[in-house]
Amino acid sequence: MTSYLIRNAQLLGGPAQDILITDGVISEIGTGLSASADVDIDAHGLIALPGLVDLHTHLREPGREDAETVLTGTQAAAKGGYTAVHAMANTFPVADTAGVVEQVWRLGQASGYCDVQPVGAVTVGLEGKKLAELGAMHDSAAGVRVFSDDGKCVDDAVIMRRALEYVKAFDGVVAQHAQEPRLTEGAQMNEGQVSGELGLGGWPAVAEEAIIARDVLLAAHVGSRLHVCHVSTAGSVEIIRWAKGKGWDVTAEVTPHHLLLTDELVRSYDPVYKVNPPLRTAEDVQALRAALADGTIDAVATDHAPHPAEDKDCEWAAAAMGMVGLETALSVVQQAMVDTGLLTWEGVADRMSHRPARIGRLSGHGRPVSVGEPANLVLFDPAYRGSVNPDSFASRSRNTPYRGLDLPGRVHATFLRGVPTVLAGELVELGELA
Ligand SMILES: NC(=O)N[C@@H](CC(=O)O)C(=O)O
Repeated sequence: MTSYLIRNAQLLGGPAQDILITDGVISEIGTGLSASADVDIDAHGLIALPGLVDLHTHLREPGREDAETVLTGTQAAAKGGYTAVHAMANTFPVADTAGVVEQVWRLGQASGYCDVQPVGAVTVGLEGKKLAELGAMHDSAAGVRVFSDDGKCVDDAVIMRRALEYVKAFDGVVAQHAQEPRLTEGAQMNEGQVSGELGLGGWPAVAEEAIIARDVLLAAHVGSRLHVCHVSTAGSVEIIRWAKGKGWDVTAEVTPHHLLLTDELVRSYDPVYKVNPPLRTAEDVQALRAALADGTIDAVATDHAPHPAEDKDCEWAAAAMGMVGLETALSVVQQAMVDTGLLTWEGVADRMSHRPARIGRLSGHGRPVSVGEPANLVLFDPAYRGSVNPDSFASRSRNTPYRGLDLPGRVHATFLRGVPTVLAGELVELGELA
């Protein structure tokens, strides 16, 4: 294997040091290392972070390869600094059997850009009626530990209770898309002042909060692990804070877009801002930032939701919900959390690598950048300034709300078990390294 000597990288909580990677492992860290390597990388001014872990990625394969494939999605992940992503189950067919999760897992292995950990559906066909084969998916080669009907809420309390009970047997977790369906029929955006003015159907905060309140009580009742997907309201934060205060095993994620954008953007009627859960108010954004900073919200998860142009370039009501996020996540977090003084880079490593890996029980990821660990790491340039150009994305889809916007920072390099997937900001053709 090619060896790499990364010179003068800024390590978390310490001075700039050299990092030697041999045989896929961090073999030495120190100042002015005398070791020689096949390739030297000048990392002056770059921060060395552990490879990022995403708990919530839509890779769209099988079934919607026009939007994304496992290959293009993992390339986008690598460009964003990720070394592992959890692939959501709302594919066609749905990932509700051992066969489908194994297929996605194998496609991930073949890509080589980023580890793919499939998420299994909670219910057959995401229909909320009958539990899927949770045990078979866990026992498969994919080793599924996170289960979610994301895109849809497991709204039946008995099914949710059974799922929580079932996954306890193998330390799994149910990741809930908290959306009370009856309260959100016909919803087009956040319910509030702006939806009233625009005359668009509202998605009230209580539709999220009511499900989270029910689910934390259910999880406590059966003594199981609950994870709350894409928390978007100040009220949800309060409920999660209360549940954690009780000592219950509840974790939560927030998306980069909910940390930065508000429903005021919907005034443009540009469907690039249409997403589920919807963009909320500035007060919600402040509460989400504070909750991520104090650890009430455990993780940043992208909810990378690629859609082809024909599903987004249409009138608001007809457009699909979702935005791509893998390639801009770290920059958005720098802007919303680091440049505002709310989170240190150590905090970013915790919320974007350590904690998501722990929630997903992923081994080999979310480890510190230290000697003896697998070389899963990202070199990030926080001083870089440039505008977002979706034409340079590795993702097959371009539905980003940041087009043309100046965002800070850039991923300079990503390593997956010692293999560079990104160098000098560009995707590496993995075949070339062989
Ligand atoms: N987050 C989104 O807006 N979209 C998701 C599914 C969903 O959560 O609705 C998608 O798969 O496109």
